[in-house]
Amino acid sequence: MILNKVYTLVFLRNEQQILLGLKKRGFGVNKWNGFGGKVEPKEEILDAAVRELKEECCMSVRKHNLKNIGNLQFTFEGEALMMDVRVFSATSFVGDPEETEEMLPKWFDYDKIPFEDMWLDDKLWFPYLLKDKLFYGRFHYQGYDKILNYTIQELNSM
Ligand SMILES: Cc1cc(-c2ccco2)c2oc(N)nc2c1
Repeated sequence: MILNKVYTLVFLRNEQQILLGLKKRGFGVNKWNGFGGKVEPKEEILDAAVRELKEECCMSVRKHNLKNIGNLQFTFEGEALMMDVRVFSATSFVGDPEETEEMLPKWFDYDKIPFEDMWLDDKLWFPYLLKDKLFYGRFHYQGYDKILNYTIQELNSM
């Protein structure tokens, strides 16, 4: 029995850089990632994406400026959980990123993305994000540091 749980992941971008956050506690601690988290019951996914971004780095984005660019589904050997991560990017946003209890935000040049301090799957699908291609990926982890198998494909529409 697979327990499907929906998460959001937001990447803010400009021509030169992408905003990542270093997770300071909890799931994925000490890894750089986009901003996001759980979608609350009865919460719309886009509203959750906007909320989590604000909570985690004090940046504001309007729902209609969030583009759903990908879907990543994570399963874990021996566990019933499936993390259904909806990936968004935005190039229009307001504010300056601020450190919170959850995240330390930092702008990275596209050729200096710290993959060695990110989830192992990121280097597999970031090329799609960086080329503005839509993607769907499934990754089966053993623990948090080993990918047993995966599939990834470019999509023509989400
Ligand atoms: C297993 C896993 C989970 C997440 C995640 C949790 C909440 C939002 O994303 C990831 O994010 C990335 N980039 N790789 C990830 C792997």
